[in-house]
Amino acid sequence: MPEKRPTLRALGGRGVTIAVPKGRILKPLADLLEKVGVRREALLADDRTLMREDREAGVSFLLLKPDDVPTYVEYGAADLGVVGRDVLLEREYDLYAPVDLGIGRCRMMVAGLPDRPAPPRTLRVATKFPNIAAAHYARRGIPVEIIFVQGSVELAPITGLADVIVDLVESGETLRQNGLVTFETICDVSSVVVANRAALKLKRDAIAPILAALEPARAATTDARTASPGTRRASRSAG
Ligand SMILES: Nc1ncnc2c1ncn2[C@@H]1O[C@H](COP(=O)(O)OP(=O)(O)OP(=O)(O)O)[C@@H](O)[C@H]1O
Ligand SMILES: O=P(O)(O)OC[C@H]1O[C@H](OP(=O)(O)OP(=O)(O)O)[C@H](O)[C@@H]1O
Repeated sequence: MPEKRPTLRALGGRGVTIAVPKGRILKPLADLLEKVGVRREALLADDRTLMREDREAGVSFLLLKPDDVPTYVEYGAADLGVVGRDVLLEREYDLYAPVDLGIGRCRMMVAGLPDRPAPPRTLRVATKFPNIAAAHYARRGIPVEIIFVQGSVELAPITGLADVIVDLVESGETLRQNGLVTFETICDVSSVVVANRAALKLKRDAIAPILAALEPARAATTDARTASPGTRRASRSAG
């Protein structure tokens, strides 16, 4: 007999707007939300609509650039959001972050060319995360020049733009294929649910059951990952 899962509507999740990132997190998020009764197609529709909904579940989704998710939630344009910890660490937001979803797992790391001697000047660090990188080197008491880049960060040490990079590493494959190695881990990253503080109070009856439903779904996802040999291999090669 097929497993019967409670829908968010049955749990009380009505009229809740959730800001979600439209990149690599969307599919794992759809897998996770399916466990709490949200139709996958509601999130993964093959079209260019940016606002989608699952009427039965009583939730609508705003598809956003990852960096914009906390902004929509902080200002109340969305009640909840899903965002990587990297985004929350890079800028300050007034948000409540009650649930770690355990998806989008990767690490913020320092990487560069192997066996490169220390430069005879201030260390240059290229990154999409200038605040995280600056805070890391400030904690270590190392003066650095931060060079902001938007992507393809791995090119910076190869071309001489910078000595090292601070970037996200998941499998380590991008580093490996570009001849770079990791030097240190700054922090672990995963995607969390963030909530608008006012909505949490005013829409408590609708939001609390969603957060409660996501907790066990998250735990199931984490267990599945732990059981996967592929996942273990991937994380070892990142070091
Ligand atoms: N290689 C990765 N493996 C796992 N998670 C990652 C990886 N890179 C990024 N993430 C996580 O996924 C989130 C979204 O990343 P994604 O690559 O979809 O967007 P982006 O490249 O940051 O933004 P943009 O849409 O502007 O390209 C990041 O904020 C981070 O938490
Ligand atoms: O360890 P891996 O599994 O190889 O993943 C790491 C890569 O993923 C991210 O880049 P993304 O794919 O988002 O491209 P970007 O250069 O546009 O940021 C990150 O910036 C690394 O380049």
